[in-house]
Amino acid sequence: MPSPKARSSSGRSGSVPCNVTGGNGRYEFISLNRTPPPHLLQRQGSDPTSARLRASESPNRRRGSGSSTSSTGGQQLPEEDCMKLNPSFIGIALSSLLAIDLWLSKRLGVCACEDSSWGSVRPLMKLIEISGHGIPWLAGAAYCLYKSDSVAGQEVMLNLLMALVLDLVLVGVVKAVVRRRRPAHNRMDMFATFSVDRYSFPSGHATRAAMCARFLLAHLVLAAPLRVLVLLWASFVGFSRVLLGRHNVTDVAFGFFMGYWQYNLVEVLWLSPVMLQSMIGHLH
Ligand SMILES: CC(C)=CCC/C(C)=C/COP(=O)(O)O
Repeated sequence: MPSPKARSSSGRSGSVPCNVTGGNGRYEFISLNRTPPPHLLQRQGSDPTSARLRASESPNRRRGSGSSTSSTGGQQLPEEDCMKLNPSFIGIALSSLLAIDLWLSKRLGVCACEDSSWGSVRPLMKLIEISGHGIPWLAGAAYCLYKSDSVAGQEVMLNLLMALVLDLVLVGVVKAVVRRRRPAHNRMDMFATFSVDRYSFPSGHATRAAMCARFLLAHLVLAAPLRVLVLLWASFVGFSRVLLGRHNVTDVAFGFFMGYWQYNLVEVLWLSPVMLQSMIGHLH
């Protein structure tokens, strides 16, 4: 229970109660902006928790220097101390989100191997995985480009190829920067991977599924039932990544987000036949 005395001493502006035990074993609240009572100061020397806290103090404070100070109740404290609350709040929120993500992803990884609870569905999930892999998409787009005899068809297929390559590059860069490891329950048995594919953030299948779905809906698939099928396919590709244990939920969620925006970039960079002809003209 907080002692009424300590409660009344915590100032209103920016002072946050800190929970510590007093010499009598009872919990007392003290303000971070005020000097703790002598019996608590004495305990700081031996207590391992406070030793850890001291170790994580800012270098300025440890050195006892710091030109910019704020005065609270006659006490000189470095200004940075008053700003530590925000990062720690964000830090706590992020680690909670991460913990939920890991827990949920582990629970949903029901096809991670044959003897998992839904192990019998694994072959179907792997089929969905192949449907969103880069190789069939690149090969399919290149084949259609080769077979297309209309300028409009060639334009669409060439831009699809460009979009697929752009997706591989952007996902590779983000994976290499973030370097988040794949879930521990994942079995790394995917075919044709790049070295960055040992990392899981973001899911390359999810970015490709989101981007290709938007591409197909905008340029190739007009019939309503087929449009629904395209959306279902993209959702299944994303969901199957978590079921297979390849990814955490946040990898797939961010992958969908990134793929959605990648399509906007493709529209901006769209290669028109006129542009292509002038590019070819410059080459000659
Ligand atoms: C070899 C080519 C052309 C593409 C690699 C595609 C691939 C294996 C991506 C990894 O996807 P996830 O990040 O969803 O696991």
